[in-house]
Amino acid sequence: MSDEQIRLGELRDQIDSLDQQIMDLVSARARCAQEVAEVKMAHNPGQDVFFYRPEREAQVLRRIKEANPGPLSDEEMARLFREIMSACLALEKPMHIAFLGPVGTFTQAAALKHFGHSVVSVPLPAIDAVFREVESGSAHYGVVPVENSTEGMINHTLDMFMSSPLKICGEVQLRIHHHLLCSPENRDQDITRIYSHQQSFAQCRQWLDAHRYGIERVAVSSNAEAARRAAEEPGTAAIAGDMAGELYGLDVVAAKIEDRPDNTTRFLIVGREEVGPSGQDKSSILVSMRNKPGALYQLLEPFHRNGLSLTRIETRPSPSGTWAYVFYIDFEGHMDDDLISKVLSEVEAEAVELKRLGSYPIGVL
Ligand SMILES: O=C(O)C(=O)C[C@]1(C(=O)O)C=C[C@@H](O)C=C1
Repeated sequence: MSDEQIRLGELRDQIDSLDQQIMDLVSARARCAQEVAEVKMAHNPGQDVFFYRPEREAQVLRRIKEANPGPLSDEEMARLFREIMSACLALEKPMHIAFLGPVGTFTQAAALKHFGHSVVSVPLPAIDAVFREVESGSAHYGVVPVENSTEGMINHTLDMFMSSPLKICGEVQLRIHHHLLCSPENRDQDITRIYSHQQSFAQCRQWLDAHRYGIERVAVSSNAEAARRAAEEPGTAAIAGDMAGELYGLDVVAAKIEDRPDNTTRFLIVGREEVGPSGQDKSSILVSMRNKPGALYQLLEPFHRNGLSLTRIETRPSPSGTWAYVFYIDFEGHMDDDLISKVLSEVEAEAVELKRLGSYPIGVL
């Protein structure tokens, strides 16, 4: 045996023994999670038991990132524990997660990033269908896109909160990489048409103008649908992400063609219950003010006076009348906090309506 073979043999024995220890520990953890489920059921007889605890998951993942000794990166270590927790939760209760489909969209990638791969992910054709599925109890949670760093807010999602009773239970951000993809059979052909979602065309506009100027761009309902068409139609290509490309067996002609390297989409997790404080939280509200001078100042002043940090404010037309507006506001902190509750009461006193959409952990992954 060569020196290399001897040394590799020793190291692989070590790895085998460590794998056994990891497996024993993961199994012990899974048994703990099973007991947690029994406690939750015993203390909530005859009620809807909420097995998924977003605030606890955020605390676990944050602690893992802080305690990580390396050499794996904090993100990599958190991803591994994300999957362990996902498997533990599935033992407690298999979670059904509705997402804006079809299969292969970035929203599915976001759902799996947030919940791990042990959930059942259910594709739905539209944002309102995702809300309905969760409202009716057919899915435990839903995942919908809410904003993109290049293209701005996804208004349809914001508007859903005006009428839906659902709460925001979490957020997850996903770096969006778009590729120009085509089927292996199409590779040597002239491409005369490119399919994509209109948002993705917008995120790759400069690249397309510089590299594929004059080629017909056809907007379809999703990137996954674009990939499906490119797989079937000769002479076509798609702009889509890795998941859709892999699903339809497409080759990458040009990778990462988004105009901004930090192109990121933020997604919301919606559910039927409120989430407790995790220690690093965000809250969202919808407010409509009377249409009078100084209304916006009156709305924002209590936040400023009490040192609360707003992370987003968006204006949407109100469904209740022409030229009336609703403000969608995100701020740091949890609504259970006394100071936040005082600020919201002050705003509420001046508002036509204030709707609390929920407090939830700031995205960890
Ligand atoms: O702590 C709990 O409530 C658990 O159910 C355990 C656990 C975990 O595996 O750590 C699993 C699922 C929950 O979403 C949060 C955490």
